[in-house]
Amino acid sequence: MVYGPTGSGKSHTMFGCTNPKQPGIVYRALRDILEGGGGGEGDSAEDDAGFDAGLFVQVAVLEIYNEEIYDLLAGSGATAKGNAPKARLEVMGKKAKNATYISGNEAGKISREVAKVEKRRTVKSTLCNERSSRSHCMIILDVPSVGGRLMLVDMAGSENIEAAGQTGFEAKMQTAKINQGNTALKRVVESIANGDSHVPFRDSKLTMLLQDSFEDDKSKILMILCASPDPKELHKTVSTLEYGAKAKCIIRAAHAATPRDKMSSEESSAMLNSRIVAMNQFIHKLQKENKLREKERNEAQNVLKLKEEELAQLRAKLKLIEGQEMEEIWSLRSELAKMEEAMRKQQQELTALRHQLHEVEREKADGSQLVQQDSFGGRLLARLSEMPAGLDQSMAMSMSMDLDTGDQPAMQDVKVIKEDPHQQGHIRNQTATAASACTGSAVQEDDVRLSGYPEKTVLSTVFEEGDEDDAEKECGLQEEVRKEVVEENFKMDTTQHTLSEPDDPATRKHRIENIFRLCGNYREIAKKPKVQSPAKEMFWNENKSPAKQVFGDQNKSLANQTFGDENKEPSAWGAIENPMCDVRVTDSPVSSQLSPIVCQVVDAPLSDQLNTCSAAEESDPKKENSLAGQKDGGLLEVYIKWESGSLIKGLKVLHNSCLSDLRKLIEAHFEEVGSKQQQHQFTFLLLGDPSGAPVSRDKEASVQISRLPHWNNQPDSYLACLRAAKKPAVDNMPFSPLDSKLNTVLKDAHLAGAMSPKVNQMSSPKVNQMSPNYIRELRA
Ligand SMILES: Nc1ncnc2c1ncn2[C@@H]1O[C@H](COP(=O)(O)OP(=O)(O)OP(=O)(O)O)[C@@H](O)[C@H]1O
Repeated sequence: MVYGPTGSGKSHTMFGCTNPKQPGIVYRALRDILEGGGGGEGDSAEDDAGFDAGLFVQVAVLEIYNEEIYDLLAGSGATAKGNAPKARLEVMGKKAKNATYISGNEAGKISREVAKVEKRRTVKSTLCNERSSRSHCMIILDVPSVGGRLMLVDMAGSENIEAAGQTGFEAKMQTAKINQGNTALKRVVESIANGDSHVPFRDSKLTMLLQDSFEDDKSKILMILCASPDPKELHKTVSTLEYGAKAKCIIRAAHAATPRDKMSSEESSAMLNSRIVAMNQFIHKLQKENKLREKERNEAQNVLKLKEEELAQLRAKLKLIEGQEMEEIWSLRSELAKMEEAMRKQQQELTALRHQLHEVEREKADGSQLVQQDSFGGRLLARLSEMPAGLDQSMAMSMSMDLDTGDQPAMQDVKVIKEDPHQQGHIRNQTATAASACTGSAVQEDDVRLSGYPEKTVLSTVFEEGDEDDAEKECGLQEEVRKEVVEENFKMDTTQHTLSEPDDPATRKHRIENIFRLCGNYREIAKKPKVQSPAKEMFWNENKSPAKQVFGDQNKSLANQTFGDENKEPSAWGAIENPMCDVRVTDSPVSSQLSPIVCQVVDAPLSDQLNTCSAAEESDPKKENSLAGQKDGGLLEVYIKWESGSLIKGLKVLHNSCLSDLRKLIEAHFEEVGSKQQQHQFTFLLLGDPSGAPVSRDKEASVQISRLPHWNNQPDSYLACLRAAKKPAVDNMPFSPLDSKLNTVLKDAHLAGAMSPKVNQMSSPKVNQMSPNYIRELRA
């Protein structure tokens, strides 16, 4: 407590001046308590050191004015009005009842609040002091955490009423009350110092509130005496020092009861209440912090929620992408399954094609075997007899002749057709066109003529194999053909006696035309009177007549020509045009699919031989006679033919003749024939067929005629086969390589048919497969 006369600087010492660098004892005490000392100037230190140390203070500001206690904090809040009345408090025991506290651990904040309420003290300008305090001010600082209390008291200055210039009842009463408090404090001090039994604490409100401080031996009382330096105030200074000296004489009891021991239940309750308030404020602070953290948590939750939504969107996108990928995968799988299905079908088709190819190869192999068995050619010929009917029904006779009659009578397969000039002309045109398309030759229709009717007519037929599906139909056709042949046999038998006799040219021509119609080919017979032998005798007895041998080779070579074989010879058709060939068979209407049928009539000596052979076949005694008649004074008969099968001429040479001699005769023959054959340069084949080795020109003189193969196993008859030296360009190949292969089969078949007497064995069902449809499939 600060004691002194008025204007001596008590308030200045307690609260300082307006300069923040000179704080009073109150603010310094707050800072020292809450900030741990330091004692620095100013109140700028607002750190939380006190709070961190767990200290906080509760501050109450009371004013004792006119012996009344007023609460300066009451009504001083933010909501309080500026001129709110001060709350007057009652004294209960040694404490002001229901005093307001401000608590906190921030010294600056509390100091500002205290400074604000300090302005609410009642002051008055006096003559001694411009701002003279008219009340006592008590600042109570409670520190609950340590159970300590600091009471700072700024006492109003005792003053002389006259010196202070106080006038009026109220002023005099204020001065009286101030002096009463000071006097009561002075008496309490003197009483305590004197050791009086009675201390007049209750003489004033100030001593009532300071009773604990005087009575508690653990408490300390510090009295600050303020004096004015003015010499005029010396007596006041002396009086103040005397008062201080009196107070200094106060001696406390050795073991006075401690304030805590003497604390009544009321005081304990007040202490606890203050602590509860402090704890509540602390809890409030924590709640605020919790709210702040809860707010931060809510914000974090909102952010988390946004993140979760983004995550959900990303997952949805991921699912969508996965779904699209699955759809794409399924689509790809579906396409893959389709492709596999297509591949499987293609493999099946490939397997079927391979099977068909295998069948074709197997049939080809079978055909080769049949050829080896000398039966395939016969079946091919039988098939040939059926093909034209299925290909061109407009023809009056749509069948070809079966050359493989074997042991059947010669006239059995010949069908005579009634003359139909119109139809014949039609056939002629068709066959001429077909022949031109097939062979590509420039043979004119006028060239197809019968230059002379030979004694033997050679007919060769080539056909292709057909489908098995047409077997029944073709069998039916065979039945029909066979029936027609029987009818024809009957007709021919009725006139057979005339065949043995020379017929007139018209009759021979008529018969030959019938034969050619049977072959399903167009044949135009030149109007030559030399028709000496019936067609029947020319075409049948293949096994025994030389014409059959000629046909065998001829068919082979013609097949080569027709199907574009490289070995075909330019002279094949040229030989037909040879004047010595009596009959020229251009082609069949189905020549585009079948090999042409060539009938060639050799000149007289050969025809005679053929006739003789045919007759000998029918009767062995006749054969012997005819063979005997063939021999002419040691001469050898040499039959000249092209490698292609075209028979050229039959010649007679000496026994010791060689091939060079024969060449001269042949060349002479060519010269005789005309300019067209001048170009024929040839080479002898030693074996008489294409398989034979060619004989070089310089060795022809050393090769005897006798080294040539026999003609039809007759001792004095030989066969000279010629190979053309010059070959034309292959520009008329009508078919594909497959057809060429087929052609090879057919060629082999004809070879077999020509070289074996068993060629007329036509019983094999394979022959019926050579239908046009089967040929088209092979082409495809
Ligand atoms: N130490 C000091 N330094 C500077 N000025 C001072 C000092 N002490 C007092 N004063 C000045 O003196 C005048 C009176 O001081 P103060 O009000 O503190 O006196 P007081 O003792 O409180 O008076 P009263 O009892 O009438 O209230 C003030 O204007 C104050 O600024």
